[in-house]
Amino acid sequence: MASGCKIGPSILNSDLASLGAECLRMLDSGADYLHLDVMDGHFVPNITFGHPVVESLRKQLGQDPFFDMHMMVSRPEQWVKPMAVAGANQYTFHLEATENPGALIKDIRENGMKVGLAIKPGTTVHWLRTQFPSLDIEVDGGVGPDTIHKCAEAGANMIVSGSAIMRSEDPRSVINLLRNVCSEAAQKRSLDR
Ligand SMILES: O=C(CO)[C@H](O)[C@H](O)COP(=O)(O)O
Repeated sequence: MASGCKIGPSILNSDLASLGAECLRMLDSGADYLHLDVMDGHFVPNITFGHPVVESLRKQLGQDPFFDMHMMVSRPEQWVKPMAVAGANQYTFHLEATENPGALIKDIRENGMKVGLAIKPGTTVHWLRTQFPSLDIEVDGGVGPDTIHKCAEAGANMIVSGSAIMRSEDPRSVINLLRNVCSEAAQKRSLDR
């Protein structure tokens, strides 16, 4: 994903009976990418969709939309190939879920996807930020007009937002607001440097 501030609606918060239409509604409202939460009932106590759903969405939406797969699963290694074949663009796995992140990163790249590293709130972010200052930083969970300033000021440039966008009567204006707050904070940081 190119640099800049990007907004990715979390489609788990959509009307799941109309998933394709909901994705189109988000893309038409200006979403930069789509965030898909994959849960296997082990890493987190919930089950959502897997690679067959991704494959169907890819067929319906075409090649353009960027799918960020948030893999909240206990053995992320096993879904790399199926997700790549299904049309995922980014494979975001949890550091807490693997013993060998290096091998997993290599595998994701070899399967043609971008790598995303996710951490739970209790895991320190310090090491990641100091080692890789140029990486995209994505925040997910509870982000909306009331909380975006904190995320933007902390340096996030990829914003996942579920209910705040999906449940709004005007998703386009929420997406624009989130993006503008992030862009302004990024601009301020670069001027302060
Ligand atoms: O990580 C998630 C669920 O575990 C989601 O991306 C979440 O659905 C985001 O929704 P909201 O913005 O309403 O918190």
